[in-house]
Amino acid sequence: MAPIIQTQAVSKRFRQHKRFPGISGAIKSLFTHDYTEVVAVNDVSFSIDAGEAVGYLGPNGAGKSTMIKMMTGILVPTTGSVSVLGRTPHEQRMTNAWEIGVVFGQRSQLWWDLPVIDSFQLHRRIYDIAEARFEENLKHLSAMLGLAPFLDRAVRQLSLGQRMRAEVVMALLHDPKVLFLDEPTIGLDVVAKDAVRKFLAQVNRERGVTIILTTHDLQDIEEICPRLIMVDDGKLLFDGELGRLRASLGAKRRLTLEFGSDPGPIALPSASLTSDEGLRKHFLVDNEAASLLDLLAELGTGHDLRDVEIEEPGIEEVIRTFYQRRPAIVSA
Ligand SMILES: Nc1ncnc2c1ncn2[C@@H]1O[C@H](COP(=O)(O)OP(=O)(O)OP(=O)(O)O)[C@@H](O)[C@H]1O
Repeated sequence: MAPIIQTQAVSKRFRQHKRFPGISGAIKSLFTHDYTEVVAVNDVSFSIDAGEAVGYLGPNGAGKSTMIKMMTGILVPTTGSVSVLGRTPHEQRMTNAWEIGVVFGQRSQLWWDLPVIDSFQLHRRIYDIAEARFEENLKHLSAMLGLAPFLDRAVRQLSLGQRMRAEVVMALLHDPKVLFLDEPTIGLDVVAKDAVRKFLAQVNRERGVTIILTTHDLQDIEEICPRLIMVDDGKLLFDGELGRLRASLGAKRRLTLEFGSDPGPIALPSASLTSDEGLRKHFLVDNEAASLLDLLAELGTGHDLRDVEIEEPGIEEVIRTFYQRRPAIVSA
């Protein structure tokens, strides 16, 4: 299968006008033409197949939005090439727009003073969506995200959570093959985040829409995107599944054993004790391959074991460890 999105050795450099501090500096800035160069994206290559859901992760200023803007045709790469659905996005921006959907968490695409439904109708005309298709999509997508109570309200009167739900629905009304989302859950409360995440995962699964999203909320990734692309300083540092990242970092699982009566000190050859609360003992499992059954076999019989819990390291911990170890990983 040919990839639906391909970037090859893409770099984007911005020239920033040099500013000098203070009032005299502000005046000086007006008359000087000194520039500094920022490398926002640095030699990034990846490809994405139809139907994938990919999380594009990185700290502030890592170059995530710049890459999304190049894939949607808003920005032109300085060097390298971007291909989306077989086209160069910035050269065929209009044609590209027919087949992609875009949601920017920080910028609304809805008409501020109009009722939500009027923005949707305008979208229908701009994208020339057949009436029956539009009605079907509107009914189905609105029901999935519970838009009915505020479809007739002006966008400026909506809460952030309601507006974001409307933004996401609008981006899908023309049946795009690819949906780009730049921080779609930013500022939302837990209930709204949950609704948007479930919706995106369902749209990816049931409609086969390819999803590329940037976020700082790692739960978005956990619930929507099996694949991660991680960047920093514009460079690609990791591309693969969370499980692979977890394994490559040697991230350990946590094992908790709960006893009916204190068994005294316990040693498990493939796990190290991290805390002993008498009835509850916590271990870190050293061996990635050790199964729960192996661990319990090591424990042996004769203990009043009541409960066993084994926990994979959370995504927050995995990503934090990755960035903390970043110099070692990059030079490896
Ligand atoms: N239009 C622009 N002109 C000059 N510099 C820019 C421009 N857009 C982005 N940059 C710079 O490029 C770098 C990458 O910015 P970008 O917005 O892509 O980062 P990001 O990973 O999306 O960050 P955040 O998580 O904070 O949104 C930053 O140093 C930023 O200051």
